[in-house]
Amino acid sequence: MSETIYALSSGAPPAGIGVIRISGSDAGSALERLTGGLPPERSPRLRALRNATGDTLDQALILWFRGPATVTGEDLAEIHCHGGRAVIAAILQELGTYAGLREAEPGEFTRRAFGNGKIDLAEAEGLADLLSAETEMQRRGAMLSVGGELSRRIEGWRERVLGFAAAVEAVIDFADEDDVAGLPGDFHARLEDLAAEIRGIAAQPATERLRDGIRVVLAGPPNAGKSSLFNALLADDAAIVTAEAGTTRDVLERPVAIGGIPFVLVDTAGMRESGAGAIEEIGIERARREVSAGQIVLWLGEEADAPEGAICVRSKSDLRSSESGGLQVSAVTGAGIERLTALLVERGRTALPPVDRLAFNRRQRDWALAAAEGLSAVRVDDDLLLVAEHLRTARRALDRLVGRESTEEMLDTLFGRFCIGK
Ligand SMILES: Nc1nc2c(ncn2[C@@H]2O[C@H](COP(=O)(O)OP(=O)(O)OP(=O)(O)O)[C@@H](O)[C@H]2O)c(=O)[nH]1
Ligand SMILES: [K+]
Ligand SMILES: [Mg+2]
Repeated sequence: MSETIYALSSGAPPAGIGVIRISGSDAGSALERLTGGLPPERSPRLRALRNATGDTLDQALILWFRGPATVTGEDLAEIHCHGGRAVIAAILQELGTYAGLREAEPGEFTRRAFGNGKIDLAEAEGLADLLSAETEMQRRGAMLSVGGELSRRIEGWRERVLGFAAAVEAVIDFADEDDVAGLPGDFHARLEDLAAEIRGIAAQPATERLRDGIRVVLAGPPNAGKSSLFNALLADDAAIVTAEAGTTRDVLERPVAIGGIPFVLVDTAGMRESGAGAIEEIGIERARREVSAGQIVLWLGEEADAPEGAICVRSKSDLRSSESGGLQVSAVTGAGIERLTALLVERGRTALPPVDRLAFNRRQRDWALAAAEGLSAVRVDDDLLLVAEHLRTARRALDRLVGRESTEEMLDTLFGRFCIGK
């Protein structure tokens, strides 16, 4: 029997209300002790919360859900109290004195929901993305996993693979009887259909792109106006700008939504071959790394020096007399900034998984491709035992995809992304 856990599940106090959750076999007795009695199930009640010495801590709305039909799969209590710091601290402190109760770790409620089969891994991963979603697009993308659409699709694939395996087993079992038909004529075509469907989704950009934002790296020689453009795109004075070459040394990054697309703008040290001090040299090395890691590079230098695939931007257009081609922008007058952001949005959209269509994260994609590979490994003239083995490989990969088989380490990483109280 696992311990009963509790935590503040709403945001940081002070706030209008605070929601404290308690999950586990002692949740009911804890609620009873704190409020003087259990309310009817699933029915809110206003009650006084009291500590051991009978002092009233708060008046709160309480809710009681008996497991296993709860989000965590365990007995679950919710206390909707006033959201003041001292109120919440007093209630949490009181709960801490109850035997068998302890404060929850980050993501522990969700981890229990997963452990009790309330959600699968794809849904938990989607939930993590949903909680960190800052743009509408991120929210919609995460909802496809949270709502179980991805899981249902994968479950459908798994059933098809089990169907294929059953057909193979039937032929193997009756192989020595005379009149048993072999595998259906379209057996291999159906395997390939499924493999193609899986590969189609795996071919989309990974959902991490949507979650983390598209990295737009501003690079070029010193004093090119990178930090000024960075600030202009952010509409904030985040980066230091001076007339001195070599002002920016370290990498500076800021998330920003432009046209609903999540970007991370990255300002870097100006690149020069000589004259840079030791600190600047390190900055230049970091700038190089950012340029190769970025999805979009804005190059504010000579076109001939531009990294491959970079967008060449002619900065300080207000100082240039002639129309010297390229994308002209001025951080000072704002000229050309709109054109640049439109271009970023256009490029950004193609680098993201399409909205409202299923997509995998990198972990899911690896297992999906492993499943597709298992299916494609089947040859028409293969021994049936070998076919069965390939199908088992495919099925196991799909199991991993939804977390039917998962390692503790992987779960620690995933649930560590959640906050305490989730
Ligand atoms: N007139 C004008 N001046 C600009 C513009 N953009 C930047 N500057 C000036 O150019 C100088 C260098 O700008 P920064 O933004 O610091 O350039 P940087 O590329 O970040 O420089 P480093 O970090 O040193 O590599 C500053 O004096 C800015 O005020 C612009 O669009 N128009
Ligand atoms: K500068
Ligand atoms: Mg700079």
